Amino acid sequence: MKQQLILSDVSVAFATSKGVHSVLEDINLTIEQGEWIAIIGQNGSGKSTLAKVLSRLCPISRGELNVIPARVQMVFQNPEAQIVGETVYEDVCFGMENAAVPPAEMPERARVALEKVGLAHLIDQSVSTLSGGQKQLLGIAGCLAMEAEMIVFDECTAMLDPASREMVLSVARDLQRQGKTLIWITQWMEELADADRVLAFSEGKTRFDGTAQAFFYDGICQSLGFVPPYAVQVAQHLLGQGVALAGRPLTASELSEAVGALCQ
Ligand SMILES: Nc1ncnc2c1ncn2[C@@H]1O[C@H](COP(=O)(O)OP(=O)(O)OP(=O)(O)O)[C@@H](O)[C@H]1O
Repeated sequence: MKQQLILSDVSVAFATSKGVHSVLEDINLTIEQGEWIAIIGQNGSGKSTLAKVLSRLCPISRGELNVIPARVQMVFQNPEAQIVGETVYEDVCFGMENAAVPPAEMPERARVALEKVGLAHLIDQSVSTLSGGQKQLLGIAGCLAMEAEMIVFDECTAMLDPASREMVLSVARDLQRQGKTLIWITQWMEELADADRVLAFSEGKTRFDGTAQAFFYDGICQSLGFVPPYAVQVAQHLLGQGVALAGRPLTASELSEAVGALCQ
């Protein structure tokens, strides 16, 4: 069956000492199987709350959330915060143990999940020996062992160096090729290039829902206070100078192709 996640007029509010604090307001969103959706917003705009709503870790105050069927898992920002096992194997089995997966199934599910993220060779290693990027991959393996169809990544590259970020992104690209649905919350504008669709939030409301190209080249990015990636800035500068660049490049390699095409 095709997976789908539908939010209809979803609002989330928290009771605080100063009264009711509205965090998400009337969010309408349909996510189809296999989509890679990037979610961006300034600090406090409600991204993590939305991530938790999608993963059903946060109750909604109003509206409706339908997940058909319902295998959503989440990877968090801080690699340390989601590691619970002492060894890679123990950690990848943690979710399965909580979900009462038959013990006989666990070794194979753990092995396959670790293989998909490139950590199978470290299966018996202590988690304390893993890098931050490897810990995030282990978090992803835990989601795969739970047979997640949809994975919500809540700024999972925020604490990683560029090489580790690329390692995690590359695994995410593989997962999308295998049909997984990815919800990718990020503050890194460069990471929007991988997404099929960008959702921008501010003050708990959806301000934009469309392609990364439209986000960067139709003036949305700057109007919401974000700075486009360097490749987009250069392309915009060239377009402003009247250079007839083909397409709307998002990455350095797309920009170099577009410039190369001018010289042919
Ligand atoms: N349990 C809660 N009780 C009260 N207020 C909350 C609760 N959880 C979140 N908030 C508030 O909701 C707002 C949005 O928080 P959220 O963590 O979703 O934002 P965010 O966009 O993910 O921010 P950041 O980028 O800093 O992680 C913030 O003002 C936060 O203080």
